[in-house]
Amino acid sequence: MAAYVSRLNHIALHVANADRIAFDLVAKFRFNLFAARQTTAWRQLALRKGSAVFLINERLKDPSPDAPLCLAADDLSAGSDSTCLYGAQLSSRVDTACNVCFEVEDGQRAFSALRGRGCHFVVPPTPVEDHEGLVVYSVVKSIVGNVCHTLVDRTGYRGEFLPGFREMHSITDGQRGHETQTCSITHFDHITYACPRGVTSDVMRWYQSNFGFQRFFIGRNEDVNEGYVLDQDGIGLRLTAMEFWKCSESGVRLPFKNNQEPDCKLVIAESLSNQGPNQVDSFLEQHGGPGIQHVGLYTQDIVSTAHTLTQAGVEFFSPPPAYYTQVGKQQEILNAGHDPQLLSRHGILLDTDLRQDATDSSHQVLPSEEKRYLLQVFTKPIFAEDTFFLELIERQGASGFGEGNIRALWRSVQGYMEGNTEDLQKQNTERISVETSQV
Ligand SMILES: O=C(O)C(=O)Cc1ccc(O)cc1
Repeated sequence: MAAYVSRLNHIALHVANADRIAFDLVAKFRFNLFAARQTTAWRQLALRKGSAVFLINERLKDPSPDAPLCLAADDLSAGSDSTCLYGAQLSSRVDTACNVCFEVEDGQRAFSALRGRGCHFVVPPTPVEDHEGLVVYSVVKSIVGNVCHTLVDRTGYRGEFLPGFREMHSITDGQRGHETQTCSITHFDHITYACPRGVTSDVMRWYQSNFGFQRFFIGRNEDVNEGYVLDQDGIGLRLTAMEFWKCSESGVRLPFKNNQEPDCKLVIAESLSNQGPNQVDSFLEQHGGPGIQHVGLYTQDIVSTAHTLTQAGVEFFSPPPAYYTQVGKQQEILNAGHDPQLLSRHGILLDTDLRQDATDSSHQVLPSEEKRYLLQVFTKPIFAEDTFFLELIERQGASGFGEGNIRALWRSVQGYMEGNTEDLQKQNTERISVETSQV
């Protein structure tokens, strides 16, 4: 039986300089530092925006060779000094996003179920407690590169984050009234893996059978086995997606309800060989293997969020200049209630969801005449290497990933990779102002 996860708790990053990444997430992306842990061996910082939480881990010194890999019974209260709490003691030569931590209802049961299915645990069920209560966590290795999943049972914990962390008095989203309007990031929308050729079906099977994830069809013409294939005009990409559901441990499936717990998708991106070098291969090379390529941050207002983040110094990719001037695009943008010039200023892409069976985020079938739009923009990589980046995404009824956007997102990153440094945004804006005056 699968170990059903009840929600996403956090995404962990292992980096060489935690303060630098934390500074960027706070100063540029408007996250709040709300919990921290410091030992002689580890610096761990937890940052939150809405329900999206990043845990940044920095190893300060190598643990002594005889330090235990996981906690011994007498280390329970705060974790031993040499332990990276809620993570594996992995070492990576580059900064990496490498752990997706899920909450489970019964830590011991999840461990037994997964071990029974042959999963490899790098940390067995381990209790940690402080004055707010007790959690039990374990860490299972996925079959995707360095990606692990911490499974945390925090049903016996009252604190804000996890035991062993000192809570910080940060400004909450609620207190930042104005900021919530100008930077309305609410949750993780999706996590995208970059994978080598030929592994997608194994990865899908692993998540479906071990965690009960459900297949999510990205496009209308998507083949069950092939996934969503874009294999022409210089794009060689196979995308396959899954969504995870709020499930009871008994296996009864309960879809997240709108306004309660939004769902999060897992996207597997595999490059296809015949279209030349590309961003997935470049990730694999620079990262040293498969892993988390990007994370989509959901925003209720992508234009104001992109504007706020740009002012704070975040750099976004721009699509090729022709994107905003292609036939029908401006009308499509206007129909969706947006200003083509504003979208082009920030490199924001807009797609209309044409799937006949499109559903909204509460999984209700939408009336066919209702238009569904998807808006997206990618940031430049947030680490020193061209690896991990973030994405802003706003869904106006659309639940998938629009083909037009995927093509444009792909090309915007390709242009950057190929050293295309000309100021595309400026060109776009100039073209658009001419065009809009003619609409
Ligand atoms: O649209 C998204 O956010 C995706 O996740 C699809 C995707 C995946 C990988 C790429 O290099 C480009 C686009």
